[in-house]
Amino acid sequence: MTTANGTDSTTRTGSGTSRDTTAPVLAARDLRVWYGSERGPVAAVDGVTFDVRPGETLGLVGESGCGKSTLGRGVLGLLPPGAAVDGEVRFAGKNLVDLSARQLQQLRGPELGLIFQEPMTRLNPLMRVSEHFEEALRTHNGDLTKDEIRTRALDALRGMGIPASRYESFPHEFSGGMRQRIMIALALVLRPAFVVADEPTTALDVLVEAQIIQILADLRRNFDTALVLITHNLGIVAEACDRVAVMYAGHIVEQGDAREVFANPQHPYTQALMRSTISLSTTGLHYIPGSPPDLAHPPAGCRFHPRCPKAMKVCAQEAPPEVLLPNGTRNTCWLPVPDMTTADGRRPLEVEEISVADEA
Ligand SMILES: Nc1ncnc2c1ncn2[C@@H]1O[C@H](COP(=O)(O)OP(=O)(O)OP(=O)(O)O)[C@@H](O)[C@H]1O
Repeated sequence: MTTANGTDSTTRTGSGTSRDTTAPVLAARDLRVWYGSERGPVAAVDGVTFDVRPGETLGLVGESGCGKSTLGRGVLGLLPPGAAVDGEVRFAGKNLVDLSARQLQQLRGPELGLIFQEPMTRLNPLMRVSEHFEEALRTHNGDLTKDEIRTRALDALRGMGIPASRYESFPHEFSGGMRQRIMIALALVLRPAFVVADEPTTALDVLVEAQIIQILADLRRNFDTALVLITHNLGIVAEACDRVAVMYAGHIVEQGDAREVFANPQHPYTQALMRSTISLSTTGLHYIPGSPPDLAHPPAGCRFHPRCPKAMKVCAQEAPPEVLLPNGTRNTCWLPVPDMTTADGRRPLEVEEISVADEA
């Protein structure tokens, strides 16, 4: 029997090398995040479990509102006031969920990084690029001289293709793509072991997007940085991620090796998401009928069942088990697939015999 708590070591990476024996940099277990609202608590992340290993990029995908940003911010302890968090986020021997705001602040920068979508809202328009780096480096390395700061900052900027001659410029003097690269350099100058990049290329044109994706790939090659890449763009995941986690309504419904999941998506939601992506071979536009549920009042059973073309009675009644495939993909679905075993040792076909009825 295989456990479903993410502790198995069968993950194969996109680079073709096995990182099975490498301990995760960050391990989330049953992570939950709620927001208070007039309609009641909104369970934006509702019991999520995943690992990220050194040098690994995990793509986090799903429709708008399914909880991707909340998950990214939740693991870094960067949630807005009024949000509540529960579960475990293991990093460097600590559970980040238990740390105080001050302890988390000390880890952010040198250990944990965040790359935002909108660089202009994060860069201070009144501060030169040099001042941004001085502030970032001084906060965590108080004893660095101005020359040392300059050397490290210019190294980081050079890595992002920003020439040293622009070190004293102000943010508005750069293009959007350059600003985003400055943001990335700022997030990475302290060489954090784990970074969340939340839609880092959404506001950029495709050429700049390709550049940023290349930079992120270099990053993991050169520094073994572990990255969670949040994106709407499945093409980016296919190109840049080792593993992928598909979120729906606060749950991860499928996760596994990116190439395996793309080649053979298991969960009906993953299948629908992939069909709705436009590619050169697209012959017709597909969309997923209906819309994601209100997370203050999610449906019983599988949250995708009201939109699922393959829904069975059991799907509306009971939350599905997580099933582990031989290739390491984890699929949280009642659909029977040969050779799979549920987390509690049942075979889905047995489950079907006792509880599956006609199509809902
Ligand atoms: N500050 C907040 N207060 C209350 N509810 C919130 C807050 N932020 C997000 N939510 C709700 O939490 C759910 C998840 O939102 P989140 O932004 O994490 O999703 P997402 O998948 O990142 O969406 P997008 O791709 O549009 O950014 C949504 O229902 C959203 O309305």
